[in-house]
Amino acid sequence: MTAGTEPLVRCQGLRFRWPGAAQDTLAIDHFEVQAGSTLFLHGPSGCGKSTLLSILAGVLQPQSGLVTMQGQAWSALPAGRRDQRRADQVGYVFQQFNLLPYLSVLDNVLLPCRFSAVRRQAAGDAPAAARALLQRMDLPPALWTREPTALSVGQQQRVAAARALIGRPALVIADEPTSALDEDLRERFVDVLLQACADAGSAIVFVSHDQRLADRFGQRASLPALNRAAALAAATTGAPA
Ligand SMILES: Nc1ncnc2c1ncn2[C@@H]1O[C@H](COP(=O)(O)OP(=O)(O)OP(=O)(O)O)[C@@H](O)[C@H]1O
Repeated sequence: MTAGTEPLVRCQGLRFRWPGAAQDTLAIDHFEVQAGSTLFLHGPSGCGKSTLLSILAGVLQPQSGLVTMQGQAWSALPAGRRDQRRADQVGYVFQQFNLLPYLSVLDNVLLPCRFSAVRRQAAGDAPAAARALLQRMDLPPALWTREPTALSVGQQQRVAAARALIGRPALVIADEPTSALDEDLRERFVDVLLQACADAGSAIVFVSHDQRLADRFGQRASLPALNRAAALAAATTGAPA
């Protein structure tokens, strides 16, 4: 495979089992995320979506298989370099946002630039980039110096999105970021997020139960359709999959 055709993320022969679990959570033969693409990943609660996201981002290491990011296998890197590479390349929007309560909104958005010289450099003037992202996310300047706990859930979520996007990471991972929002805010948030990813050249893998959002994405994937873990477990035990 030449460098030009290497996907941003590639999983091959992936098997993952949580410690102490009786069976694999994930068994995925092949899965790719192309640079700059938009992927909507869905599946029922507990099917392994968050687990897969953690594997794509190199947070969890599978028991077998290869997971590469820009051609580099996560498993070939020592833990410290994995963490640095993640800080450089991946922006994460969590379901619960994970904003630091003792930092201002602006400083939360700037955090990735503190941990990554790559993100800092890509951001240019980092405070100006943070302000531009907050503005884009419709966060009024009066809120920028507040602590996140003073913001509504929808506002906190937009801060988390700005933090994920600063410094144009190659991959944005959004794990059910809209679950706390009402329908109108969801659609508006997804549109702004997708446009910001497109402008930054970031690929996005977006997990949601809300199938109404799926049409906005270039690709859609059902995790149960990709994941052979249940079928393999059933074949072993003789139970129906
Ligand atoms: N830290 C953990 N330790 C052990 N098992 C875990 C852990 N996190 C998740 N699991 C198990 O892995 C399976 C998949 O969980 P995961 O959170 O990836 O599913 P999900 O599809 O993201 O669910 P949801 O849509 O409810 O967030 C579940 O059976 C869950 O109990």
